[in-house]
Amino acid sequence: MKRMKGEKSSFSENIGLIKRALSIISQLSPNMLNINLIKAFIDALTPYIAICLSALIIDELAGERNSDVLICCVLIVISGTLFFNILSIFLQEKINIMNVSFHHEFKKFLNNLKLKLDYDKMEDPKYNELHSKIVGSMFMTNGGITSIIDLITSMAANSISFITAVIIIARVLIKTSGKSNLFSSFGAGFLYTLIIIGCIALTVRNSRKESKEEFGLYKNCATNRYVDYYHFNYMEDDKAAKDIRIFKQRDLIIDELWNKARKPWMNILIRRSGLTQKYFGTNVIISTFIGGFTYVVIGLRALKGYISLGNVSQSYASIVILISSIQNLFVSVSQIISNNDYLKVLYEYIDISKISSKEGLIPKAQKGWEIEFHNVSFKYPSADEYALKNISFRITSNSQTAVVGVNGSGKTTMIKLLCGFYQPQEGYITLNGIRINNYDRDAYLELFSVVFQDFRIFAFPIGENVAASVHYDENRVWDALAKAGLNEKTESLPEKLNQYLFKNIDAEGLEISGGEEQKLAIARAFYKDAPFIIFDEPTAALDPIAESEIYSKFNQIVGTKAAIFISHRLSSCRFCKRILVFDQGKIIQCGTHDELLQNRNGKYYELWNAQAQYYQ
Ligand SMILES: Nc1ncnc2c1ncn2[C@@H]1O[C@H](COP(=O)(O)OP(=O)(O)OP(=O)(O)O)[C@@H](O)[C@H]1O
Repeated sequence: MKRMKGEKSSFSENIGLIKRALSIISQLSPNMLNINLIKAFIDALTPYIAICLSALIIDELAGERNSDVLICCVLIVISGTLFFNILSIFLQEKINIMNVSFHHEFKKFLNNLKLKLDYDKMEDPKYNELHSKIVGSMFMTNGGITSIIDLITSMAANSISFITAVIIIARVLIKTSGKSNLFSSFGAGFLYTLIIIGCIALTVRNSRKESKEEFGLYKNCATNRYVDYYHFNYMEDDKAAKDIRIFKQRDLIIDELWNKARKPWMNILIRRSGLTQKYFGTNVIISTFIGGFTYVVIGLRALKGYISLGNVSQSYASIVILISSIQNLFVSVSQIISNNDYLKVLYEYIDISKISSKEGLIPKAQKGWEIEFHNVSFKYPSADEYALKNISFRITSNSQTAVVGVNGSGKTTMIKLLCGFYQPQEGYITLNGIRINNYDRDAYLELFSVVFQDFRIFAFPIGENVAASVHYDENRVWDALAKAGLNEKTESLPEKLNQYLFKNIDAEGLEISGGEEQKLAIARAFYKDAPFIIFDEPTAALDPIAESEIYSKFNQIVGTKAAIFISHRLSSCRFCKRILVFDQGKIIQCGTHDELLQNRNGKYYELWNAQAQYYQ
């Protein structure tokens, strides 16, 4: 039966959650847990060199005072402690480097998951919030995958301390068996144990309360963090800088965002810090009380002669370590269980990505390619109105289709469905007669070269931008640049294909114009050389000469591919053998330019004349 949200997990479920986290950690940083455990082992045992030998030293001083034995003991204490402390520092340095690299790998892991997500899920605020919560847990709280190593290490260290303390105490008891010793009075020992158990229970209860309250804060922080991240990115975006200046948005952003994003976020940090102070403060008082109380108990028993002088410090240290290790062990177990709440958020995100990365058939050409829309209707998840209504059409290899229509008529939405980014609510789409859902998603996407309106050019070298790879075929890149009309400009640059763009990465990076960016995006589409080439407003930023150059050789460039052009410049569509006219999510007309113009009451005629009148 499915467990309801908020219900407690069983022991085996908790173990399963932890095991899954460990497998992710070992995948991202194979030696991280081992090195942490070795360090924990060393740190836990090092104090016992002094504890064990100090008893010998004091007893020797109080007894025979053999200088050889004393020197030998002191040397062992100093050299042993020094050696293990140096080893511990060395391992800590390694751990620090591993932590940085782990953070990097984990972010990469999250980014990969995000890239695997279905496109529609990427737009959904719920999944952005999940992502934000996971990243938030790395920086804001003590929870999540990054805490699990610390918690396991702490459990291991405390277990070692516990076992060692028990051995030492047992040794003292065996040595003093038959005589009076630390625990000879049953009543006092029992009372002491009860008080200590009470203190431990109080610490564990505090830790549970702190974890619970912190998780409550964390759950609320994600939304604030999301807003915060979004807006501060906007503030840092070079492209936004122009708008901010022209429209005097600075005050608006600072005032509004300070109140809506930054302030709640700061409040959460302050409340979290308050939580730490409250619970940490109480636990420090409890630990101090345990230490003082134990000292008094041991001191009184030493005064009565129940334990030797040498055993006072050894007994005290062992008992305090025993108590603190039991206390920390319980706290770690409680924290590791609380930490599972954070892990569940991470696993929810991973599982969504797993569902998203769909495997299936590999598309195969059958004398070419054919995609068909069968009565497709589609509504965006957040919308009330249908963006596409009962659309049917077919695109085949060796065909050029233009798509025209007023803003918001559904042209880009149709392309997004064609690429499989969204699923239609009604109807279906087929590739070579098979529904596109049955194909392997990545292999299906390989079929498309699309230049979207909101394409992105990276601050990387020109060659890498075109090939979308660090390794590329230079001849093919030059060929793609020539088709897009950007080869001469690239030739004139000293670094040519290695020329970095923009100044984000390389201070000598080249700033290019909007039209040149568009040419680069077009070159990228040509380089991919996919069987379907789709241009959504491909030449909006191009000058008339560049545009006419591209169109004049278009037939030759696209060859036998299936080409789709979305354009508001109807003159650019004339060369297409078929034009689809979209209006309010429907295809209302279909034909050649000449055919469509003959219908004087048609939308195409209206759109054509609206543009043509300015050229007459
Ligand atoms: N991600 C989205 N979520 C919700 N609604 C959307 C989304 N994208 C587009 N829409 C809506 O769907 C409708 C069709 O949009 P679409 O982008 O397909 O139009 P278009 O014909 O390409 O417009 P344009 O010519 O301006 O590019 C519009 O009403 C738009 O507001």
